Amino acid sequence: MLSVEGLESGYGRARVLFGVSLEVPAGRLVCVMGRNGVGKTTLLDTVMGVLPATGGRVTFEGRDVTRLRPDQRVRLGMGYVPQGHDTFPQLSVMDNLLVTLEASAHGDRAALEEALEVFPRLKPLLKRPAGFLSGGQQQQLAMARALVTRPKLLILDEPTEGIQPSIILEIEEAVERLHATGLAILLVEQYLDLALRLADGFVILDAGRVVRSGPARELQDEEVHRLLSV
Ligand SMILES: Nc1ncnc2c1ncn2[C@@H]1O[C@H](COP(=O)(O)OP(=O)(O)OP(=O)(O)O)[C@@H](O)[C@H]1O
Repeated sequence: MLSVEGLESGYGRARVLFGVSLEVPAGRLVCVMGRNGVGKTTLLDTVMGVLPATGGRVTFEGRDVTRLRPDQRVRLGMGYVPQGHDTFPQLSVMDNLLVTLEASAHGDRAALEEALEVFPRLKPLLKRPAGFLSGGQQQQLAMARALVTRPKLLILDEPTEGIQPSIILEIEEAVERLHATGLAILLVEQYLDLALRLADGFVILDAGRVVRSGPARELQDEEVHRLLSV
């Protein structure tokens, strides 16, 4: 479904990604792991076109999307939830969802209800400005916004980072349920135990390169622990 080949990008003259390749097959959850600063967020931003690729290719459902804008990729079915809960703080929860619906390719209001079914905790909060939500609720809203576009692939950057434990579990369960419905997911996750519970496959980055990839069961290997330990 998503194919990344030899991807290169960075910030100005600073190169961060050096030829990253990975595949997310339809319906699979692939976890991108690696220590702080190895390029995980840069990879997701480049896959979505938030950052331009300076080399390599991103293919989604057989179509080369490397030069498309992020909104064009969203319309093709790539949903992105960047790090740090991307919401409009002054807008109500409902308006946050409506803005996304208006920008979506389908415009079907039923998608709002579907997204709220995944995150029922948001239902009593629809009138509240997003800026007044807790970190965990904002993360749920950010994910609900991505779901409103009815993505075929969901790209999540550390959805549990800095979030209180009770909500981490809800977010984990939501990811699990979405995966069970057949949604393909590309997930950046620091915690090995969470990756072990959720992933079908994994990719480990180090200094902007893929240093190991494989099926989730190999996450138990000693080498994987070594690559992830600080
Ligand atoms: N906006 C930016 N301008 C310049 N350099 C940046 C920018 N964002 C990130 N970098 C640098 O790019 C490298 C990769 O950062 P990136 O955020 O992709 O790593 P990461 O693996 O996602 O780390 P973390 O887990 O800490 O989020 C780091 O050296 C970082 O300092």
